[in-house]
Amino acid sequence: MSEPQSGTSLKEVPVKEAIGLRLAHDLTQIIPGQFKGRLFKKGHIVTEADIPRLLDIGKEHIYIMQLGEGDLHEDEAAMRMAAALQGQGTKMTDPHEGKVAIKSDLNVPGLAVIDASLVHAINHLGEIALATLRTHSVVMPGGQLAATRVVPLFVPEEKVAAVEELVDNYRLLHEGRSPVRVRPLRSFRIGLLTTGGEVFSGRIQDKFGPAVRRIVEALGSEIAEQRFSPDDRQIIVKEIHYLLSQQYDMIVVTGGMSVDPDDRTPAAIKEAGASIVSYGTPMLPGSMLLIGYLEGKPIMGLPGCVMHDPYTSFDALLPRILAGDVITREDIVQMGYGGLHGC
Ligand SMILES: Nc1nc2c(c(=O)[nH]1)N[C@H]1C(S)=C(S)[C@@H](COP(=O)(O)OP(=O)(O)OC[C@H]3O[C@@H](n4cnc5c(N)ncnc54)[C@H](O)[C@@H]3O)O[C@H]1N2
Ligand code: MOO
Repeated sequence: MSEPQSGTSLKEVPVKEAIGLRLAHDLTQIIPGQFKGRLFKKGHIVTEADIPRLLDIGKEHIYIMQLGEGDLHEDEAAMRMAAALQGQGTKMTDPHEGKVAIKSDLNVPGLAVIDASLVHAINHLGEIALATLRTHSVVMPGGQLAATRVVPLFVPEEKVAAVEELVDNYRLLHEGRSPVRVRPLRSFRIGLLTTGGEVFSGRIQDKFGPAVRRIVEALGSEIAEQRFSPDDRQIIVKEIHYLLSQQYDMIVVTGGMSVDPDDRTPAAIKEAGASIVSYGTPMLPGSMLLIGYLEGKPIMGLPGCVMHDPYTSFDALLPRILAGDVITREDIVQMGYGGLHGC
């Protein structure tokens, strides 16, 4: 069988007659719950012992491929696309089953910054799979943020050239930056103020401090100091000013963020002098979160759900702040769409 336009020829050979022949691509085995991966590598020379294993994975024939001029093998196409997309903080892997991964090259956690419209434009070309994380996802060191693959076993070289052109044009308009990159998270020393009369008096044990510490430390930052206050606006203001005087990179206040008369935190943050970007975030859980800036430092009011739920508006915003973004009202507005995570 051959492909007349491209000049690439693919010959099907029954596996039983394939001893001594070279495999044209990686071959995959999947055993649900146990294994998924490459059983044979591209270029492997088939031996007699391989025959039952090939039959076990449903291969009664293999391809012998003669690549025509102007065509690219799936591995080479995936590599060229990944190479074109290399950007700040990324590295690429070798091809595996026709796929090349783009991973974080940083030794600290990072923020994935991915241009959705360019990803859509590339996937519009057809026969191409560029899969990425959502922009602003956290990527741990060595973690994957994108992967490239073409769908057929070989594609015309122009297909990959079209991807390269889209990326080149993007770079021209964006100071050379790739549409797929990772920005490092800085390590912040954070001042934490826990409000709540029931905690201050010792009536119940603080559960907020450990929860915030876990989230912050997972991103490579630390709680430098934790203070406690009753539900008293003046005391909360005083404590915020104390934390500000300690030159911490950010201030976080917990509790007292909702609608009860004892919920003093939003008013106290305002009275402390912060300019409020938003009190309220259209995301659930975390709708009562406040974000503002006090003398240029981010200050956040965290509602009770941060202590309880696995993913809240705090988890969504903190990585951006650590990456150096200044959060705007527009950023907050955009959190509502896709922002329902339970509650
Ligand atoms: N009628 C309404 N009810 C609620 C609303 C609302 O808009 N209308 N908002 C809900 C949302 S969203 C959240 S989140 C919660 C909690 O909001 P707060 O941040 O005001 O939380 P508190 O009232 O201070 O406390 C709630 C709960 O959590 C316990 N807590 C608080 N801090 C600590 C701590 N450091 N350690 C351990 N436990 C703590 C506190 O004792 C209460 O049990 O409100 C919803 N309801
Ligand atoms: O702030 Mo609550 O913050 O949505 O459960």
